[in-house]
Amino acid sequence: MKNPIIVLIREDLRIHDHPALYAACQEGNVIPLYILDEESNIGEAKKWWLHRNIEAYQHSLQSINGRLWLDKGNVEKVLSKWVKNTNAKAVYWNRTYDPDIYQRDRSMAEDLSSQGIQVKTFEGTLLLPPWKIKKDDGTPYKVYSAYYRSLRKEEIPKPLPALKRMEVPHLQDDGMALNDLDLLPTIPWYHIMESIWDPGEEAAFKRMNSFLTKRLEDYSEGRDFPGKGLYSTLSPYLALGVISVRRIYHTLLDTENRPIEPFIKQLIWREFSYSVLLHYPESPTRPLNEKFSEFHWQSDEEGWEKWTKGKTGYPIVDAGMRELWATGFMHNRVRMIVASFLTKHLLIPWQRGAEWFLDTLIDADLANNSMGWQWVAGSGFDAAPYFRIFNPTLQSEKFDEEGIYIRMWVPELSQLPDRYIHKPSDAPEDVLKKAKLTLGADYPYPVVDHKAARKRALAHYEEIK
Ligand SMILES: Cc1cc2nc3c(=O)[nH]c(=O)nc-3n(C[C@H](O)[C@H](O)[C@H](O)COP(=O)(O)OP(=O)(O)OC[C@H]3O[C@@H](n4cnc5c(N)ncnc54)[C@H](O)[C@@H]3O)c2cc1C
Repeated sequence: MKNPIIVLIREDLRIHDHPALYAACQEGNVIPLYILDEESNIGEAKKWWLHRNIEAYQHSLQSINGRLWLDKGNVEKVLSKWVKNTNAKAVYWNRTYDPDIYQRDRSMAEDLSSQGIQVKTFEGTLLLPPWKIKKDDGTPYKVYSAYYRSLRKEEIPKPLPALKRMEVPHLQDDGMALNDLDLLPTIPWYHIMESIWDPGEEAAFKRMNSFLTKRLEDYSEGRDFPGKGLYSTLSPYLALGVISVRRIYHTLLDTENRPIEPFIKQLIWREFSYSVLLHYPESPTRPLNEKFSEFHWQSDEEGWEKWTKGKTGYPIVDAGMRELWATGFMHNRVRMIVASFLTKHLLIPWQRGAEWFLDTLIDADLANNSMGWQWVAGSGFDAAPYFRIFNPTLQSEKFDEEGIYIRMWVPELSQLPDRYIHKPSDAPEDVLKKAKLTLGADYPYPVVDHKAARKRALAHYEEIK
């Protein structure tokens, strides 16, 4: 047996446009190896999604004569065991940019190289490596629009074709079985997610194509309206690299006379998030704007409980939190509304909300999530100013005028007329009775009064201004 090349598979569960796998397959025998890092804390929802996508990936690889070996533990130690046992001559991987993993990978690369094992790393996560787009003075961008303009001028490498066939060695060690990774919870709470999200590359391509053929034209106007379903829902696939962002980008560029720019702008927000994460690795936990370190957050346990359970008494917030719990996903505008509610109406630190999201989103992505939370909380680069406090009722009236989204996720309000669906506590008794709704029993009163909460938030902001 010729010495094989190990390809470390991580958040790149695909056979198309997989630079590390593609390069290794040009050179001979390949061992695609997924090591579940026992030190990483993947959220519970994403674990379910990971399980399903590893399963789908195993089938994809089998269909091209390949296979996926699985293992778990401390990645450096487990990899070193596989290198030794298989006499591997090289290890290739696509880079990922979670700061801890990125640092670990760098030292792992040095270590392997010092033992004579060739290491090659590739860009498989982003359009361009996150250090590529910098200001003329060499410093990273802090303003999105300038970053966008600069990236848009760059030539983005074309995606690689899907692998057609690969050669894998016969190994004595079969690795672990997927179930031994223990990614699925013992209580199967994920049945709604199962019914919504199909794993695997074929499903990802289907979603992309359906979005491009049916919704791209209306995306710019409609993306902010959660009841219209005009967004792509590609983030769960991007989060595990089931589809590559270069594939999406070039498919857009190849479509003629279509309004592609609004969607490209969103893909570039993702690039910007990764650039911020790489250059400011503390950003998942520390405010980028230092003055927010002094902010007096509260520990409102009752508010927290109501927020996480979707029982705040603000229907749009509750709809979002229930959508998240049931589906592992939440519409972008609603993410902004619930995040604003937590940080400004309840004064609960954004880091706690960010952690909740990472645990419950199947598209949990450290870069996008940290950027999203810091943006809403006002402490990020190019963020919404803190004093601009969303009024959840007005947001709801504007973006879910007929209450389509609210009725879907807060069914106890479904009989209310549109006029009161955004704020049931304003409805007169006879309207409530007709809608078969008893406030305080079927649906909670608002956990805070908007005006009072706004005043309190601004007073806290005054202290650090
Ligand atoms: C508080 C908060 C937390 C968030 N946490 C995450 C997260 O953990 N994971 C995640 O992928 N996104 C996160 N986002 C960004 C955004 O909400 C999602 O990417 C988007 O809702 C995914 O749905 P979609 O694929 O239908 O998006 P589309 O509107 O179809 O956009 C296409 C793609 O562009 C990228 N994109 C869109 N909006 C943003 C954005 N604001 N920032 C960065 N990239 C974007 C995503 O990759 C998305 O899949 C967060 C936003 C906020 C406000």
